[in-house]
Amino acid sequence: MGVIKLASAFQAVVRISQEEAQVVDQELLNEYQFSVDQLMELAGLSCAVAIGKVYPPTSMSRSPPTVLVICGPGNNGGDGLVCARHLKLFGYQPTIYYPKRPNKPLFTALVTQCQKMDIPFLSDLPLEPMLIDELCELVVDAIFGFSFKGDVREPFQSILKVLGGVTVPIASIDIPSGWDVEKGNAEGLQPDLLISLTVPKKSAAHFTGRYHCLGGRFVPPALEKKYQLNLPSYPDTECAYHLQ
Ligand SMILES: NC(=O)C1=CN([C@@H]2O[C@H](COP(=O)(O)OP(=O)(O)OC[C@H]3O[C@@H](n4cnc5c(N)ncnc54)[C@H](O)[C@@H]3O)[C@@H](O)[C@H]2O)[C@@H](O)CC1
Ligand SMILES: [K+]
Repeated sequence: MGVIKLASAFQAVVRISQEEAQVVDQELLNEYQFSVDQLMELAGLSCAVAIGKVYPPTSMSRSPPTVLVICGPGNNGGDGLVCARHLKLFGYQPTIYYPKRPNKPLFTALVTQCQKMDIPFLSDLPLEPMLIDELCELVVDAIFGFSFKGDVREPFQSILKVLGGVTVPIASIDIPSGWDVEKGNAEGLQPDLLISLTVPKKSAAHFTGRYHCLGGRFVPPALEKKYQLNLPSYPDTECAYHLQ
């Protein structure tokens, strides 16, 4: 596999393409021998930490603060499940909506862990944005990540339509769901917080929300150097870096 030359390598923040994100991911798994579970745990933890920094429980109106985590059918959804579990440990009250669950041990285990921590799973999503505003103070969008392609298929098209009308802030994990990984989507979801994982993707250039964090502090220095990722220096032991 050749080294990818990143066009933006000399900018302060490197943003990578969909293909580059998949290459880095595969290299972490194959060459560096990380397991998906390991990376997902660190990614999901960093999302919960970023949320804790941006929306600390003391700044929310309810105690405990209510968070709706919507999980998609791939690993982005898995990050959402891990994030929900850590949010619960951080003093939030998460509820999960997980309409399309892969039948794989990794995901069934993550669901069991959440259930055993008394995190409820919704069987249906309210169809009125107003009802979601009443249900929670924050929505975590863990529907699609860097493998999303093409037009959104059901049931996620309807879900994203409802989310388009909510007024509570949305925190998107890795990519705002429904956005083209590189070009974004001007008519799509406009999250308040974007938590880019590993390295921001090209679409992050179109993010107009208030907060942009970087999570997934697991990139070995040799891998960072090989792809000239130019990652920011996370302070101390932090696992979420405030980019903006
Ligand atoms: N190495 C990394 O960078 C890591 C990535 N992780 C997460 O993994 C994500 C990527 O995960 P995956 O590759 O599983 O992919 P995604 O979670 O982005 O989505 C893939 C799923 O979405 C479905 N899908 C794709 N396009 C669709 C469309 N138009 N309509 C409806 N469904 C569609 C696919 O059928 C598949 O089930 C990242 O964004 C990140 O959140 C972390 O879990 C761990 C570390
Ligand atoms: K997402």
